[in-house]
Amino acid sequence: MYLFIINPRSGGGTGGRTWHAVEAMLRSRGTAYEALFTQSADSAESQVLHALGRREDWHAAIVIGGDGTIHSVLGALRRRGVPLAVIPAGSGNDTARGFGIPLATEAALDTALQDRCLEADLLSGADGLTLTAVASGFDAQVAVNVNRSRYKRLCNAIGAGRLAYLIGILHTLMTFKPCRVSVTCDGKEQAFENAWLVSVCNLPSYGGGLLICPQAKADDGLLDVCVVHGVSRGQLLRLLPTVVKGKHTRLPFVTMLSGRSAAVRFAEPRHAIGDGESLGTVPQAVRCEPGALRVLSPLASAQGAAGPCSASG
Ligand SMILES: Nc1ncnc2c1ncn2[C@@H]1O[C@H](COP(=O)(O)OP(=O)(O)OP(=O)(O)O)[C@@H](O)[C@H]1O
Repeated sequence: MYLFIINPRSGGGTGGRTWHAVEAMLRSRGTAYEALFTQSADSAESQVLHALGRREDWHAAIVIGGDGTIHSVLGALRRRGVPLAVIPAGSGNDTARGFGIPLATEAALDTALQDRCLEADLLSGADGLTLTAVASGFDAQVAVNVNRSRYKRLCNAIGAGRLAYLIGILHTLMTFKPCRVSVTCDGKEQAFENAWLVSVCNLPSYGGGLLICPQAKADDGLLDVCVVHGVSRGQLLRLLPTVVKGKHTRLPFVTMLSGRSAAVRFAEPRHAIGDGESLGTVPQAVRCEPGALRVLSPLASAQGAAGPCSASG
């Protein structure tokens, strides 16, 4: 049995449209499923726990939504030990990218219904679990600005979700002020002046495919940290195109770290986000929890890194 978790509002209404298409495919394939429409990020966990508690024979919970919707159900899936599958229907869809899940609906459904799981790490902090990245500073402010914006709705309406993030970057570049930050990775503290952002990553990208930690691997038991510091607005603007291909990591004002835990403390209040959802302005301390969530992913069969979901859980 499959549980579909649907956020109809994700991707500016893409979630609802995607579900209609998926429902027709499930009927024609004769697949057994239940559908759960979640109302909000706050109520999703209890809705999903309740739905999963009603039976034992779940193959997977298949989220139709974006990274924020996935974020809202991580705790419930982990608690019940049910694998996550994703049919991308958000603006950024960086979870799907990170697991090699196709963005096309039918191909993503094929992946969801195959029995190949990757044992993925999760980032765990005081605010709960995160799958893609906990980002503090400039890029969190970009996400906060984009989520509050009218241009996100407009871009989603014309099927150009990534464009919203590019507009948000330019908008935030005008107003954001860098400051000192202390980053403690595996107990070793380093301070950076004029820091713009610190991203603690489990997957390589966020913001709709920006490869902020290109070397991050979901199943390596490690988190990757990217610190951008001591750079002017103009230099930062020139850095941005390099992030699309993950080439920024060699620049002198970019420091990359890797370890099992990271604590980030800015000298002034700075926004943080986990999977694109606001975590407020408090300092972030996260640790990597190796293999905490099984994810249905084409990477599992490609790399031979994991086995059937049913055998590993
Ligand atoms: N489980 C949920 N059910 C309903 N609404 C949710 C849920 N989780 C989060 N939300 C709200 O819906 C918004 C949109 O969802 P989501 O983040 O999945 O899509 P998106 O922002 O379009 O895409 P992405 O996060 O991939 O850029 C979230 O920002 C949040 O406010």
